[in-house]
Amino acid sequence: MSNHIVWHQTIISKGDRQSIKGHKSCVLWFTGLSGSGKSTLANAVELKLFELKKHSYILDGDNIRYGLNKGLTFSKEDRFENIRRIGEVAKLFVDSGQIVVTAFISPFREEREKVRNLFEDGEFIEVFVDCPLDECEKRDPKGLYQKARSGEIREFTGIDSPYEEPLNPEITIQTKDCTIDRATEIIINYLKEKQII
Ligand SMILES: Nc1ncnc2c1ncn2[C@@H]1O[C@H](COP(=O)(O)OS(=O)(=O)O)[C@@H](OP(=O)(O)O)[C@H]1O
Ligand SMILES: Nc1ncnc2c1ncn2[C@@H]1O[C@H](COP(=O)(O)OP(=O)(O)O)[C@@H](O)[C@H]1O
Repeated sequence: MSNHIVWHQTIISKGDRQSIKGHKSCVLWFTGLSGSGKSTLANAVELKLFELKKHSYILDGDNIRYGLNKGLTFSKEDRFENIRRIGEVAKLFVDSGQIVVTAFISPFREEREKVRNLFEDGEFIEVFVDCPLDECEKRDPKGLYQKARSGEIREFTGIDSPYEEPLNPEITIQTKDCTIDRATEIIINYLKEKQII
């Protein structure tokens, strides 16, 4: 790390940016197994926020790995780096005054905590998309579990790579029992209760 880098304070602050948008900014950090419903719920929540005229943006695992994080594998080290970069990007979005919705497996507790620590109190909202492995495997929306079971994909989360459940998430949604509409309502209500929107 160079010693010759000095943080430049911008004239316009996060609070200024939030005030012209008419709401606060935060990150809704969805975490859960592949197929648990992260992308589905992230999109449903963003659609609702859009209808309410709130400024939001989705960062989704598959999409980010096409560009910014192209080349990162699913080894533990690369997953750490993946989440570290996303955390920094999410922080920029929050600084820009937006509600950022992220959909990454983010399987390691410690890495999620490091991301949480980048934010001010209340800005990082961990949403545990809780779904039993057998149900995710039954859904298998991309056919990846089948490939993992046959050995075509290695280090697949839940099969031969760990998933550490959140211990104290702000919100838990059990997608085996909770409809997409109800889950969206729970998350939007949380943002209202916390006076973010
Ligand atoms: N080995 C392995 N393990 C888990 N997932 C895999 C793997 N290989 C490819 N995929 C696809 O990549 C998506 C997960 O990427 P993430 O960036 O969210 O993963 S992580 O947070 O770095 O663990 C994940 O997307 P979701 O199904 O939306 O979770 C998969 O489509
Ligand atoms: N209550 C629910 N919430 C979210 N997804 C659900 C629910 N019930 C069934 N599903 C289905 O489960 C699958 C979840 O896939 P996806 O959203 O891509 O998960 P992830 O992003 O976690 O991999 C989708 O096909 C979705 O329609």
